[in-house]
Amino acid sequence: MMPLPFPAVEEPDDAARELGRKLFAGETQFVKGVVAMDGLPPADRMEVCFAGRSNVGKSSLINALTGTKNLARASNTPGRTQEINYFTLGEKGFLVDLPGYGYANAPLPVVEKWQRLLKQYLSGRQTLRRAFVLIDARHGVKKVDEDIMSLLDSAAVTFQTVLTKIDKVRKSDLEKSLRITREALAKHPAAYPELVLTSSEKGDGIATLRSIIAGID
Ligand SMILES: Nc1nc2c(ncn2[C@@H]2O[C@H](COP(=O)(O)OP(=O)(O)OP(=O)(O)O)[C@@H](O)[C@H]2O)c(=O)[nH]1
Ligand SMILES: [Mg+2]
Repeated sequence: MMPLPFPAVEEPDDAARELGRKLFAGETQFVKGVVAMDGLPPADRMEVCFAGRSNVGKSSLINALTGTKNLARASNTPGRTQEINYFTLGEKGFLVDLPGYGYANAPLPVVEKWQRLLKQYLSGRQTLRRAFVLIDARHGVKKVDEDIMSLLDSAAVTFQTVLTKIDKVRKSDLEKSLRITREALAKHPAAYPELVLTSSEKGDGIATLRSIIAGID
């Protein structure tokens, strides 16, 4: 049989897990909220970012990774994060929480402004080593996700897909989302060939994601 395209990433071995644990055990601090490209912090270290539709769980994932409750502000209202929020990742780099795309509960001109910034950031940040594109495990990849993926293809930014909220999905629905997602990813050359399945609520996939980030130079 052909190997499954875009399999779920394997569990890290003990050494890789320990590297991830150590990296995220260091203090993480909020650096700044950025509203325009000229406000980005100096590009003097690597960074990874978290992109995805509004409400998919970007900010919650950053909190789960860093073992904090409110470092990144999460909420049930789509459009909660409206700036590009920078957090330190120990001495290594930055974690970047992005505003969502798609529907947002905010005035249209405001949404358009932050969407422009989001696109400029994703295609123009020299030190961005990997974009994690978050996909709700209940739905799989949608058209707006594909648009962002195409932008990342054009910018040659490697992106890795992270399914979120797996605690909320039935097994049959998860299978369906995975199928939709894998079919979509096959069209995108910048897609990293492994997926990560997560629940910020229950902790699934969090140690794995930490070790993945620790392994990015
Ligand atoms: N059950 C469950 N709920 C989650 C999970 N991750 C996030 N949520 C919930 O989903 C909602 C949105 O989470 P956020 O982290 O604010 O989402 P976001 O992608 O940052 O949203 P925006 O900033 O608006 O783009 C919140 O009510 C979270 O509690 C998860 O793994 N499981
Ligand atoms: Mg957010």
